[in-house]
Amino acid sequence: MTAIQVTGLSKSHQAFEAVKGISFEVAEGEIFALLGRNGAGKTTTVEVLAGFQRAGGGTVRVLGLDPYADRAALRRRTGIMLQEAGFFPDLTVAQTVDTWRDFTAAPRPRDEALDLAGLTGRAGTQVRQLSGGEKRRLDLALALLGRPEVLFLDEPTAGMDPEARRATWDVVRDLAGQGTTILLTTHYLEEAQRLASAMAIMDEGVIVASGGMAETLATRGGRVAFVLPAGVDPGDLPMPATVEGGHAVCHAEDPDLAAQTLLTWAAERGLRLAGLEVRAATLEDLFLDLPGRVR
Ligand SMILES: Nc1ncnc2c1ncn2[C@@H]1O[C@H](COP(=O)(O)OP(=O)(O)OP(=O)(O)O)[C@@H](O)[C@H]1O
Repeated sequence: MTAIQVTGLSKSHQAFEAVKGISFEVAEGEIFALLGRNGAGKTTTVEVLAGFQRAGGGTVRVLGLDPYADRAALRRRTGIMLQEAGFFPDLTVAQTVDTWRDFTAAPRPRDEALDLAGLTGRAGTQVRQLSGGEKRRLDLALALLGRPEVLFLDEPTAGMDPEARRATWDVVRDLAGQGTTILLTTHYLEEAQRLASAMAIMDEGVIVASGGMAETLATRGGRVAFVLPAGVDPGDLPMPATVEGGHAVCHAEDPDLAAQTLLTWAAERGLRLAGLEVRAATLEDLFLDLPGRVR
C-alpha cells in the first residue's frame, strides 16, 4: 500500500517557488530518501507532508489523509524529526521525554524511547549539556514516542559521530522492519544508499532523478581503479581510462568483467595493477554525473 503520495506538489515562500510540481510515492514500510543540495526544497516538502505548511498546488496524501486538513488525525500516526529542535535547555533528557509523553497518545515508556535512541546513559543530563549529535538523538527519541506509522526524518544524523550514526541506521532499519514508513532527507550519500530502498534527488524545486536505489545504481555500471604502472600510457590500456592522482579509473557497465580484462592485459605484459579496486556505482557517482553537479 502507498503510505505517502505526492502529485504535482508546488509550494512557494512569498514570491519564491521552493517546490515546483514534484511527484513521488512511498510504499508502506519503505525507507525513502529525499536528496539534493542546500536549498533544493527538501525541508519545504517534508514540512508540507508533516502538515506544517499547506500545499500550494498539487495533492499530498499521507496514510490516505490530507496532512494539512487532517493534521489532528495524522499527528497521532506520524512522527517528525526536524532540523532545528526547540528544546528547553534547563530540562534533563528524562524530563524532556516525560513532557512530550504527556502530549502523546499511548506513548512508549520513557526508558524504551531513550534506549532506542541510544541515550540511556544521558537521562539525567541537562539538554544544554548535550552535544549536537546527542540532541539529534533526543529528537529521534521524541519522534518515536508515539510509535508512528510514518516517520519524517530531516537530516537525522547531522553532527553525529560515525558510531552514533551507525546506531541510528540500525534503529531506522528496525523501525522499517516493523512496518514504519520512513522518509528521510540527508546530505550523507552513504547513509541514503545504505538505508533507503528508493530515492528522489531534488534540485531547485524539481526532481532530477528518482527510482529504486538498487535498480537506479545497477543501471549505472561501476568502476575499476588501480595505480597506473610506471611507463604505461593511459592510451595503452585495453579500455578508456581517466587518470586521477596517478590512479587510472575505468568506467564500465560490468566492472568485474572490466577488471578481468585489465588483469589479463597486465599479466601478459608482466605488469602489476597495484591498489586494484572494483566497485559498483555509488550514489555519489550518480550525483557527480547529474547535470550541473547537483550536490
Ligand atoms: N520561510 C521561508 N521563507 C522564504 N524562503 C524560504 C523559507 N523556507 C525556505 N525558503 C527557501 O526555499 C528554498 C528551499 O528551502 P528548503 O529548506 O526546502 O531546502 P532544503 O533542500 O531543505 O535545503 P537544506 O539542505 O539546506 O536543508 C531555499 O532557497 C530557501 O531559502
